[in-house]
Amino acid sequence: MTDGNDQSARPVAINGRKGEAVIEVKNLVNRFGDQTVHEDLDLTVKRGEIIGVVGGSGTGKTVLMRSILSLQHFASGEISIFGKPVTGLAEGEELEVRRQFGVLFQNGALFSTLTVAENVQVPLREFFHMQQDLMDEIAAYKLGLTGLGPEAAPKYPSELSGGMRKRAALARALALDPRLLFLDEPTAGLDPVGAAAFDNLILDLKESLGLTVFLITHDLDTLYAICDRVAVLADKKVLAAAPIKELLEIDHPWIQEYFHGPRGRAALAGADANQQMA
Ligand SMILES: Nc1ncnc2c1ncn2[C@@H]1O[C@H](COP(=O)(O)OP(=O)(O)OP(=O)(O)O)[C@@H](O)[C@H]1O
Repeated sequence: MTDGNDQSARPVAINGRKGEAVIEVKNLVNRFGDQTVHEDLDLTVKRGEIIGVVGGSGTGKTVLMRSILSLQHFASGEISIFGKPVTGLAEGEELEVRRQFGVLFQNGALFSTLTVAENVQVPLREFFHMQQDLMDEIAAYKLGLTGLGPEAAPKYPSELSGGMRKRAALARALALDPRLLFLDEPTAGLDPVGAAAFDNLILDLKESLGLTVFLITHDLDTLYAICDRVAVLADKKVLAAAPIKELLEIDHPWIQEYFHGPRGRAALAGADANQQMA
């Protein structure tokens, strides 16, 4: 496996040393009946990075994320977050680990019968007993972080645009001040302008809050715009996890087709043009 960056010389980030492993997956095996999705899959996610996770449809990106989040039983292997195994923890320890990550599920997954503010408060209610006015203040602050104003708070998800719903879901993912953010196809369904704005928001939040981000995406523009490294799932494994420019050199049919096909070339040209303008 290619692991293309030595971050040891980089500055120390909030909450620890940049480059230190935050997620470690070793020899992961996932099976559904006689279908093997992952076979001895390894992946390390380093503190302070945005790692993009790509792969063809059905290669197991979401199953990998769900395994890391302990939302899914895996057949064998080891997964640790912040140095703690995700399985076999005592209840208190498990809650402590869970408090440190936020998740934006595919399609946002907001509760349709709750207002936006109530959605953001769901994780707060789960972990704390707080006065309602304090929860309202926190919800307003988190919504503000994602670019939503106070007028969004009392609305129901059905009253928001797709882009606003994503922002509200992101605000909920940030509710507990996580150190680690999981995003499953955050820009899916957004128009290109909305998708680029969402990419910038993720990058800004990562930098201002010192987040580590695990990002599943099919969006090549997102990979070029914000990812420090990209992990490619193919052949039931992480074939490579490296900065995108290094991946371009790898001689594997899926990588070649994905990055060097028409969309891949267009995304690269767009990224180069953005760099020249910057
Ligand atoms: N609960 C389940 N029961 C049976 N099979 C499952 C289950 N969850 C996932 N799978 C199978 O595991 C494989 C990987 O699914 P997964 O959703 O992780 O793919 P993905 O890479 O995220 O795909 P996409 O890019 O299309 O979202 C698929 O073949 C899927 O059908």
